[in-house]
Amino acid sequence: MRKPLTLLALVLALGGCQKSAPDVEWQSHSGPDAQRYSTLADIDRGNVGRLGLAFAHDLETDRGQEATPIMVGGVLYVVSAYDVVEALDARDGHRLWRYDPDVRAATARGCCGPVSRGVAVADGKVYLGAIDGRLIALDARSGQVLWQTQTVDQADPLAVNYTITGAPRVVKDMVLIGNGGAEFGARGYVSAYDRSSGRLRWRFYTVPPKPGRVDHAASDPVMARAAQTWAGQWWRYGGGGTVWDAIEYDPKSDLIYIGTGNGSPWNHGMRSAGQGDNLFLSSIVALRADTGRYVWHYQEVPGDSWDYTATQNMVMARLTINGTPRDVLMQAPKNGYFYVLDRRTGQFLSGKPFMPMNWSRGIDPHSGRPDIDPQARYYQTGQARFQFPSSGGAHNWPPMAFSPQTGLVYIPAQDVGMVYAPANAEKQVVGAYTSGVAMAGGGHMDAAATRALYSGMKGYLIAWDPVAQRERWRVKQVAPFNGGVLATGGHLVFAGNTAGQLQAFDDTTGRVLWSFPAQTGVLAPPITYRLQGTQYVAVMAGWGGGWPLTGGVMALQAGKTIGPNRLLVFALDGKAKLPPLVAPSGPPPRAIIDVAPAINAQYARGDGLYGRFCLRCHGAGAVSAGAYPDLRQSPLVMSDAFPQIVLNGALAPRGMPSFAGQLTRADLDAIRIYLARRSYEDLAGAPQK
Ligand SMILES: O=C(O)c1cc(C(=O)O)c2c(n1)C(=O)C(=O)c1cc(C(=O)O)[nH]c1-2
Ligand SMILES: [Ca+2]
Repeated sequence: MRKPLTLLALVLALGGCQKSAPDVEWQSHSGPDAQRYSTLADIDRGNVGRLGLAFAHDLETDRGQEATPIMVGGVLYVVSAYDVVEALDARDGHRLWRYDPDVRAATARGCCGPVSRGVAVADGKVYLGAIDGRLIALDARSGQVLWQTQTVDQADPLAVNYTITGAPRVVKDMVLIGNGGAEFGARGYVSAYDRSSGRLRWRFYTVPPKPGRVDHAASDPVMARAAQTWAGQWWRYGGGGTVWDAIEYDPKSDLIYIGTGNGSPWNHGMRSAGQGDNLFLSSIVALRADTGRYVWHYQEVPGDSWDYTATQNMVMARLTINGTPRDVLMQAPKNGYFYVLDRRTGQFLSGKPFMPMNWSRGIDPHSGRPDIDPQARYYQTGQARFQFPSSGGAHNWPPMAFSPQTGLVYIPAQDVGMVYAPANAEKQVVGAYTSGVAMAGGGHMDAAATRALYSGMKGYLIAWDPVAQRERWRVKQVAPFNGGVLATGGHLVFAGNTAGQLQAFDDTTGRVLWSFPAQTGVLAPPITYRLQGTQYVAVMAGWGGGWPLTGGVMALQAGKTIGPNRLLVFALDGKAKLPPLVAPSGPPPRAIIDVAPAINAQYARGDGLYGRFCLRCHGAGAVSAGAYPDLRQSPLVMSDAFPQIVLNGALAPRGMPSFAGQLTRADLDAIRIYLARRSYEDLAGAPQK
């Protein structure tokens, strides 16, 4: 018996030499059970210190990266700002093809920059949601367009307000996509398209139609029930409930879960006469996969008025709660509660604050309904209120991850408040930010107050025990708004931060085991894969999106956050180097105006207009985070070119839209006065360093 055994051992050993460990792909946006967890453990706590850059791929834009790369068949599929898709060899970053949907002129739309959270890949096709509302199927080998379809009804008077920033999801033989736009005026929905033909299969609206109207391809009987929770003339504003990020599928129950967004406008008084829960805003809704029919819902924020979206990523797991194993769905949305639901029935199991809050005083354990502090209802009190969390959320889109090994959820959380001041009479202007809330720092707050507010903001990576509903550890970050998370079988948690690092943490203690200077803030979630025996970790690096764009002051506080946008890929003993970061040189920021312009009614008007039309790219208080020009120093503001740019679209090909029809010449003059004053106070008035 000895001889054959030895032979067998030899054969096995030889085989081991030739064959490396099997390839492991990253096939879908959030991975199995949407956990953003990989069993790969070649990189672990013991050797992560040897992790080095394997290769980097320069992206064409510096407008912010939010995408989860997909790795299938040895090819990385990435999408960068302006929805440019690239297919790269996953071993060395060598480019196979590039597809540009040419959306630069359309990117005025949207609250948060021309970002994309990813593509989906299946059956030799790459699916892309473009910011202008198109869903596009590409040939995965060549990048050629196979089909495309406009997901936004162009006859809708609000059509221009809709965007797509989220990643499409492949479910069965369909591809699903939602959209964004509830800061402008939009009615949320999710649509399922036939993967081979691009034909619409079903559509589920999250908000009932104007009474009397019948929706094309969508007549779910539940809409009649939803309509009873609305009042006023919500359809004029769209109502909100946009499905701009989380969509997950559970093969076990054959249900699709969508997370729905805030009310549009935020102000419940304007939107729904201050009455009703407004189903299905700020909710998790379960739909039957094949039909899109309503199955259950759980509303996190009845009558939302604070941009408290429930679109943040959802994670599925089997947890033992009070001795009973349960299939749960977990979410840590903007509103600051960590939720655990039974994912078959939607039953509320538990909800506890993971960050400080003062909008709600708890959740009724039986109904799952939050007790909302009456002081939070600014549209009723007429008072400005400093509230936690802010509209940026205690957790925003950078995804959390769950490790089945530790049973912990890792959340990029933030402790940030904001002032909600009612603007009850705000008019709906198509293409303009319409929230019914005065935008703090737009101005409505002077630069010093804005700075004070930002300096109190804190960001963390927290490890949360979803069964005990309590925090296990936290790591303090330099500033809020940090990167999405990946957990691995190597007992590691990977996440980027605003201060420009990608880091690896011990999943049990939170100890930082490895850190890489990415030369830019990292918000996108990392992925990992194994190819030809090597485990890689990949991340899209590039600061952008809603928070950084508006929070220019905070960007400066966090340090060097804006830098070259790249795909960064790491492996053990990787030896590649990034070129040294060239510090921006040249003269210090200069004021466009060095004499004090008067503060008068024009200033206040310009302040308000700036808040609705300019702030979302050029920054709160006109302090730019760097990706877009700082208007306090742009000589163009005072030149004759200004109306050409703002009203005639002279810079549209570079991403600066035309505001013709929304702003008048007189409006431009008011905006100039606002900018001149900001320029004088912040730059000319400040002592030069
Ligand atoms: O209500 C909406 O339709 C909507 C859409 C989006 C989006 O599509 O990016 C964001 C938000 N809301 C939002 O509230 C928010 O905080 C946000 C941050 C970001 C981002 O990319 O950084 N997008 C969005
Ligand atoms: Ca929103």
